[in-house]
Amino acid sequence: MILNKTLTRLQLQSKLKQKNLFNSSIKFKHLIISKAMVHNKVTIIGSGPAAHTAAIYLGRAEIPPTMYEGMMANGIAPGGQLTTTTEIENFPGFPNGLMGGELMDKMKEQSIKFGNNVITETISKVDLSSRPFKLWTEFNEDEEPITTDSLIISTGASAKRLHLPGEETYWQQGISACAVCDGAVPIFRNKPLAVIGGGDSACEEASFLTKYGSKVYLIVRKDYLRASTIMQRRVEKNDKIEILFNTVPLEAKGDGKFLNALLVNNVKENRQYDLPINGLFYAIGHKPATEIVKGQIDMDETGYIKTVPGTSLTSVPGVFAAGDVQDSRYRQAITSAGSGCMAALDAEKYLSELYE
Ligand SMILES: Cc1cc2nc3c(=O)[nH]c(=O)nc-3n(C[C@H](O)[C@H](O)[C@H](O)COP(=O)(O)OP(=O)(O)OC[C@H]3O[C@@H](n4cnc5c(N)ncnc54)[C@H](O)[C@@H]3O)c2cc1C
Repeated sequence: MILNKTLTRLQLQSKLKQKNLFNSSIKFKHLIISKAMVHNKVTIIGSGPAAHTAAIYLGRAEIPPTMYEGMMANGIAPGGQLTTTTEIENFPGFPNGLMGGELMDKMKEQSIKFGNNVITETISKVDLSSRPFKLWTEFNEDEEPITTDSLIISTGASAKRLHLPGEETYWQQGISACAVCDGAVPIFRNKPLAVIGGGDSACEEASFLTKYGSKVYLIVRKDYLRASTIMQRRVEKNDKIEILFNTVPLEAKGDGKFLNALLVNNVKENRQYDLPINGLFYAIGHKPATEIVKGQIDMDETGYIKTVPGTSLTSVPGVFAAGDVQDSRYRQAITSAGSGCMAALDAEKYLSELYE
């Protein structure tokens, strides 16, 4: 809200006073007011486990960041992907599990406790070509930029979906995009399951799901698998996996509450039929949220930000990446949180050298 318009220094000060921001020394510490600009030492883009963990570490190191948590950025609410799911059973510290949204509320509460300045806006434009880095929020692209000495990008990724008829009804009621996250839940135990995709991830997820399901169908559009030879052999050897080549999904069906079948079409025989399944897992790839830094930072061929192995350092000194936006492999809340910690420590070191 502070940044909705280009403000004079006095207007900005008065707005900050109205919002009681001047009363909090911890928040004021990282706001340096120049003519009409807001400057941060550290800015975090994103609001998932990576972002809030980074903010907790930075706050405790007395460099409380400003976090742009997004306003339904990429269709995901503040709090990130975990807000789109139900129970989380694999985040340490919660032996009885908890809802994804609740976990993110707790992380946010904890980061705010240490001075995280959370702004519910989406960053739509970034300029990393000169220092300080420049950022603009959505709908304010023609206004004065926010400037920052360092930047943590933790904008996450989203699983690609097929948007089949019935998908909305049975999303998280039988349909998932994460076998590791959801495979073990009771509704899938000893039930027929299906994985859609023909690459390494699909083969890996199908193999993983055989621990829980009575049978796993691997639904492949083409008449071959794209996966590496070793992964192909693994699924071919597994008695619980049946590969359905030349098959495309058409509709998710169920009793209104849970998924119980998938209408598929064998495109070679032009034959449609209901495949009785209780779980459907998409393994057709993820899209990292990296549009805003495209062309300004090194990325791999699928758009994930490249980091120096074992660190959060990107190709631009002072810019750090954490969470799913730089991790096409593990994609878990705990690994995202871990890399958020790394980004905070890396940013802290960078800033201490900058201000030496
Ligand atoms: C349905 C589902 C179930 C899952 N279940 C589990 C589970 O049980 N256990 C587990 O460990 N993991 C689970 N995961 C994976 C886990 O959610 C992710 O690994 C984790 O959330 C990634 O965290 P992140 O910090 O990288 O960011 P994300 O959670 O991806 O959040 C990124 C946030 O940044 C915001 N953002 C993006 N662009 C911008 C921008 N330009 N400006 C401002 N904000 C922006 C987005 O709106 C989003 O809110 C699940 C994922 C899904 C989809």
